[in-house]
Amino acid sequence: MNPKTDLATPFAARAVNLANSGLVVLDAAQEIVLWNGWMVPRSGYSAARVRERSLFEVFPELRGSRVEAAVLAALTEEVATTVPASTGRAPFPLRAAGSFDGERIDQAVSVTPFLEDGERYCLLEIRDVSGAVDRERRLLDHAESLRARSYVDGLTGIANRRHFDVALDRELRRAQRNGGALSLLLMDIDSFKAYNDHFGHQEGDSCLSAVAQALAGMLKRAGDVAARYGGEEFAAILPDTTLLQARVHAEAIRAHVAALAMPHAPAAVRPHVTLSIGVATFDMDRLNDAATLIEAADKALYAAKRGGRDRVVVDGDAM
Ligand SMILES: Nc1nc2c(ncn2[C@@H]2O[C@H](COP(=O)(O)OP(=O)(O)OP(=O)(O)O)[C@@H](O)[C@H]2O)c(=O)[nH]1
Repeated sequence: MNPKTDLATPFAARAVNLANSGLVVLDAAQEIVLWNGWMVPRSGYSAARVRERSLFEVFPELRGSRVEAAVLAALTEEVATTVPASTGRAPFPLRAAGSFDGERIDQAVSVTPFLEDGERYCLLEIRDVSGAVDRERRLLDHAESLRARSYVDGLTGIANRRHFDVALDRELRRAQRNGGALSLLLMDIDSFKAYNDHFGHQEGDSCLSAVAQALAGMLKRAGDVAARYGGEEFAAILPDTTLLQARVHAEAIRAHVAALAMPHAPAAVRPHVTLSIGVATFDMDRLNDAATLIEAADKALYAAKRGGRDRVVVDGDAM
């Protein structure tokens, strides 16, 4: 048998041409001695057109690629290699059968050396893995969107409690490292039970969204985080903000929400929707972890409620 001219039998040739993957055999000079039927409609080259031409002359773009490295390893050192489908460009310019301007199909390429009559050859098998790569991309996209959604509050669209916990932990560690100022605001809509009772739960939800948007709009620095902390309770993490600055900012947020003049229930302290706000600041000796910082802000918030609502109380004032 002369492998450079034909397959041993028409039966074997038929099977090779029916294979559902690309089969290409190169001789020691990297010339194509076999090019099966699968390759023809996907490359646009018939077997006659490529036979006895160098693979790298037919596809110059393979020069310097992982496929070229695999072919050299096979023909010089008899090393077999599989080049998996990577996220980069597919190595061979192959497209779905019959479409010459469509997208390249994703490919996994195996290169296997073998000896025949004392001469070296290598077999390239090219599999279309577009389906698997597509599925993997879709799964990754889906996982990414789930991950993003799991940090967002479904009702208001701002950060949720989980996001808050992660962000506070990160900022606390940063403040501990740099000795930086870090302030925490806990905010609660006043008499919100009365709001729900008067306007209904759905209007209550709209009110929560409006307050969340107003709060988010007041936090302009890149590191600031506005979060929905609980039912009608919100939190703001303000890195690099001293207690004094945080008090000023909390007062601005309180005034901004009051100025929205959203009508409140008759039973509320004001005719419009208001916030009570508690403020605490990281302190290396006393408020140096999440639990104690939150507790201090919560105590200040409680003092704001007791003091008549629609006000800001700062940790320390509350003592
Ligand atoms: N519409 C709506 N209401 C909620 C949600 N989460 C919590 N609430 C309501 O918020 C109200 C909170 O009421 P309370 O904790 O008694 O406090 P309050 O009426 O706001 O009074 P103060 O906080 O003391 O000013 C409850 O009636 C909850 O049902 C929500 O997601 N949507």
